[in-house]
Amino acid sequence: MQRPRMFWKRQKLRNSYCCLLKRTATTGVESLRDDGVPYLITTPIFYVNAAPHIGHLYTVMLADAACRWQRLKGQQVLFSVGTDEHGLKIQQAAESHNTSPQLYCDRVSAMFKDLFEKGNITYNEFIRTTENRHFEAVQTFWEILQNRGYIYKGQYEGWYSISDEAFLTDEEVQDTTSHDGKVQKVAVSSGQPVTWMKEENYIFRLSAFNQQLTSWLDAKVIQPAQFEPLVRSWVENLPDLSVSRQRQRLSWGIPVPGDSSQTIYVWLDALINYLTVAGYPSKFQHAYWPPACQVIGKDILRFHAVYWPAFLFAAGLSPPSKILCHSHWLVDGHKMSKSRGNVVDPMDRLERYTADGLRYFLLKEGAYTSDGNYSDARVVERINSDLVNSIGNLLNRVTAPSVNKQQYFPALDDITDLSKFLSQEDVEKYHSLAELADQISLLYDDYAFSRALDKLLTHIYWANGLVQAHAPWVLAKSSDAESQRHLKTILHVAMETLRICGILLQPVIPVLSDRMLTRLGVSQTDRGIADCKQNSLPILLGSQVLLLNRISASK
Ligand SMILES: Nc1ncnc2c1ncn2[C@@H]1O[C@H](COP(=O)(O)OP(=O)(O)OP(=O)(O)O)[C@@H](O)[C@H]1O
Repeated sequence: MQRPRMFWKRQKLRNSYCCLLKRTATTGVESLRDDGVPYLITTPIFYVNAAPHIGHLYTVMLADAACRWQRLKGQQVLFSVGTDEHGLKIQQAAESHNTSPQLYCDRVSAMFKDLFEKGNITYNEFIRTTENRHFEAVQTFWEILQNRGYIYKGQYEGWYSISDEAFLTDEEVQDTTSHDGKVQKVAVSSGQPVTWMKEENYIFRLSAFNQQLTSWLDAKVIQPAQFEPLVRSWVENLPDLSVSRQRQRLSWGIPVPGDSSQTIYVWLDALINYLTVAGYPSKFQHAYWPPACQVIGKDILRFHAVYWPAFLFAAGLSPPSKILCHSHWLVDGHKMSKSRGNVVDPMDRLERYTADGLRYFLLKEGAYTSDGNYSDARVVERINSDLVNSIGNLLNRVTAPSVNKQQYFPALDDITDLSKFLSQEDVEKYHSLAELADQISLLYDDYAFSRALDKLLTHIYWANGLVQAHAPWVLAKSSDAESQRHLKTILHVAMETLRICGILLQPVIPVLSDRMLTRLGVSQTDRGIADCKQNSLPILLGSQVLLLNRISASK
């Protein structure tokens, strides 16, 4: 199989970073893994302060499509998801529900897990930060940071947003006036209230990592690149970071090893989940490190693109190869969020639209490079126009027993002369199918799912137009040899388009692609990227199938 060009580009990037690590090896950074070894792809672990919403499902579906794509290329992938369960917000949420934090976490974590099952997410690891294996990882990691001299005890003073679990500088807070005229300080980015915090706790020497973080950013690890300048602005001004709380204020968390009066900062605790899933520390599978891609929303960019790599540098571990940062789904102009409560229920939408239908919409119209408003009307429109009317309709037309009487997929060998029945333009379009896999590979490797889907749909529209123009249902009624050859030609060209697009659509609409390929008679073993070359053998069709019901807008 010819490897797509982007694959090589990626390896080049990893290699250049490898050299970079050797230069900074004074802190004992472990070397990067060899080429061709397994990938670790992660999503954030989600905070269990309330039930999941469409935003969470979007992150996970985006990462799932990336994992499915890598697996389709033959890459071994470890895909991790999970829930973040410590912190003051959880402590408070449990209190308000009159339950214990653990029972509260069990209940909400199960909601996320159910969602991922129903969403057909192919994760390998579902990590919970209340698990013993994670407790061990966090305590070991802390001890390493401390032994290497990156943690010291000191007086922390500054603004803190409990809702965001984040420390903020003076520039990152502002005054707002509430309805009753009270002036309150809030975080500029989230609008959440902040309080002035002053206490003795443990502090991480974040300021020591300016150089290493800058070099890491030079390797173009932040995608899309539009977010890189923001990260650089944070890196330019790096104060040390408080990484513990007094236990009397925050008891729901992992204690600092050797000091039971302090609890480890929830973000340090949470970020270490990515190591826990790779077996750290006792069963650490080094082959999976560093993560090939960490998918996040832009709200948590600072934690993943500044704190996280700095923690890893301090521990002598490699930082992630890529941070894939997407934008937000909005509702009436505001970020959909648990705290705000302006959420769209993903379970209900999976029920209405199916996992493939919803995933198709989210990746096609996705809030990837810019924020996007979620709209049910748009979901219905997209599914009906692209999946039902275009793909489903084309499949029905070329496999209908009244048109395709022998129920088979004619091969190119059966057809004497394409140009006898097709225009020059159509012949060229047909031959361009041979390059489609390479073109889609480049886009999928770059996580540009929306552009890839646009491209695939262009071929489907073209094939539908061809079928419409050549009316195979009329040709099927004639028994003369010329009409039959003409019919075969049209059926072959349309089915080839469906077959190749079906193979390439597997990462995005796995269930519908399977239905489509099965109906076309394509066996499970013939659905790899290498099979996107032209089909030269006739195939018997599978049994009849309805790809997807039309969705009613009134639902
Ligand atoms: N509106 C959104 N659009 C896209 N992704 C989102 C959205 N909201 C949350 N996410 C995903 O969830 C991650 C944040 O998880 P979190 O549990 O903090 O959700 P949240 O709804 O922002 O919660 P909270 O309101 O309590 O801060 C984001 O980084 C992103 O991956």
